[in-house]
Order: sequence, then C-alpha cells, then structure tokens
Amino acid sequence: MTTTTTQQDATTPPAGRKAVLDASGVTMRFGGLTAIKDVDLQVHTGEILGLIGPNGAGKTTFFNCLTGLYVPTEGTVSYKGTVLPHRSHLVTQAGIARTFQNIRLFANMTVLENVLVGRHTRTSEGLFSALLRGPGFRRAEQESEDRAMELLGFIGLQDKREHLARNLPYGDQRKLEIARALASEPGLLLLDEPTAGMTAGETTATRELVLAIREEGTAVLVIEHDMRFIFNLCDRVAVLVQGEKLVEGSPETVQNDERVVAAYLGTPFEGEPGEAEAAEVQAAERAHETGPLKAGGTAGTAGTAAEAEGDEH
Ligand SMILES: Nc1ncnc2c1ncn2[C@@H]1O[C@H](COP(=O)(O)OP(=O)(O)OP(=O)(O)O)[C@@H](O)[C@H]1O
Repeated sequence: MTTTTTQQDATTPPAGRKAVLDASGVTMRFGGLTAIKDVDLQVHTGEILGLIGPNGAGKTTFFNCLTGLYVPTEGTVSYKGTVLPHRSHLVTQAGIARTFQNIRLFANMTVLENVLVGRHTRTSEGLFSALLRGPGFRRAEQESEDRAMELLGFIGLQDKREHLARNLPYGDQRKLEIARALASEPGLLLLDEPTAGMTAGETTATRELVLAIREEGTAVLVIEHDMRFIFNLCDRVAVLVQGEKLVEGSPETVQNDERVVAAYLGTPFEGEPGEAEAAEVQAAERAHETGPLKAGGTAGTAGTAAEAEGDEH
C-alpha cells in the first residue's frame, strides 16, 4: 500500500528555484518500530510544501529528524547544500526554524521577550560584552529589539508587546510562536499543526500569514490535519503513510489519488454493497412497518431477508 510514487511535478524544481531542504533516505527506528522509512523530500526556495498523513504516520518524527532533535537511523538532511549537524541549535543557526504541535512559549515572559529569545542565534555579542553592557552590546540589543518589533508588527501583535504570553488568546499565542521562530531569520520555516484548535477565522488569518511569510522569502514546510487549509495553501503536498512517502505532487494530484483517500478512510469493501445486505435493510424496514416485534426479535412475518424477498413475489 505504501509504494512511493513520484509525480513528474513532484521533484522537478520550479524554474530558477533551488532546494533549500534536501532530505535523503531518512529512516528513524525506535527499537523495533520503524517510524520513518527511507523518506526523500525537497523544499525549494519560495515554496510552501504540505506534509499530511493519518495519525501516527510519522510526520512529527520526520520534523524532529530535520531539526536535529532526533538523529535519524539512516539518511541525511541538507540545508542549501550543506549536511546539517544533529544538534537543534546548530540547525536553527544554519537557517531552519520550527514551531511545535503543542505551544512552547515562555508563559511568564512578555510577548516582546519571547521574540527576543528567538533572536539569540543571530546575536554575536559574547558573555563579557553582555556583562559589561558596552556600546557594542547596547547597539546589538537595540537592533534585536527593532527587529523583534518589526516581527510583532508583521503578525499584528505590536500593541501587545508588554502582555505576558500566558494572557494572550490562543490564536495570538500561535502567532507569537511563529514570530519567535521567524526571529532567527530562517530560510525555511517548519510549522507543526499551526491551526490545531483554531476557529475558522483564525485559520484563515494563519493562511494569510503563511503566504506573507513566503512573500518575505522564507520557504515553508507545514504539517496539518486540516485538508482544506493544506489544499488551499500549498504549492505541493507530500503524503506520509505508515512512515513511507506514498504520494507527492500538486494539491490536485494528491486529492485525486485513490490511495490517499484509502489511506485516510480505510480500504473500501470489494465490489458494490452486497445485495444480501441491501435486502436485509429493506426487510427490516418492512418489518418495522408491518407490526410490533414478536418475541425472538422478528417483526410480523418478515423475519429474514430471504423471507422478505419471498413476500415480495
Ligand atoms: N520518541 C519515540 N519513541 C518511540 N516511538 C515513537 C517516538 N516518537 C514517535 N514514536 C512513534 O512513531 C510513530 C509516528 O509518530 P509521529 O508522532 O511521528 O506521527 P504523526 O504522523 O506526527 O502523528 P499525529 O498526526 O498523530 O501527530 C508512532 O507510532 C509513534 O508512537
């Protein structure tokens, strides 16, 4: 069921675009369980790629392999042509930022402070400079704050800069997570279920935000269960099923692939609905009309499908 299909439009980079992310043969085993098996995936500059799959398909595990949280059992992950180290802060420094399925903000810090935390990989001032609070440090601090305020403006939270993160409404907390990730100036942003628990309005706002992020020059790889969101947003979609890439291609290609439907809904029964089942339902309906249930569970004279069929002729 999990044969990999590579569509013509799946691997060919759009003209003039290069791969920012190149995951090759990524496999992740936990003891006897293979959560990810030999997955290849590329994300190109200016692209929004969706990663979908049923619960437990391995999407988050794959993200963890990309971002250095897990060391893949096999395979490599490259960013702009350089193989990434298996350390998450080095991956962030290289240019990949992410958000998590469950919000991970510093609840007791302000909105602004949360974004400033996200900038630490982009500030070069050392410990001594920070302790002495010399001119170099103060300048860097001001630059960081200016950039953080720019990002808060970008997500529409500039007026809440002094609010504690824990006091923000849920949708704003999600946006703040994205701003914190953007503070590291990534070339690729990974979003893990960014619209989980959101209202329809918040989901639409998130879609617009992701499109604006792409406009600013950051490629996006997004995991999401909300299919409408994915198919309306993404340039391409990849489907993971039981740890393997099943299909990859345009939203239309993926939506129309029967194996994707089967993976989500289960394999359909062979053939048409059985005549016997249909007759049974009809018989039960007639029995209901004919009279009260007799002891033994049959109604009137129409106890079985066969009898019902016989009655009709
Ligand atoms: N640290 C771990 N140790 C052992 N097994 C794990 C670990 N992390 C994930 N798994 C297993 O790997 C498989 C894939 O899980 P994963 O969370 O990546 O799926 P998912 O596609 O993100 O699911 P969901 O959509 O429900 O979030 C599951 O069987 C899960 O139980």
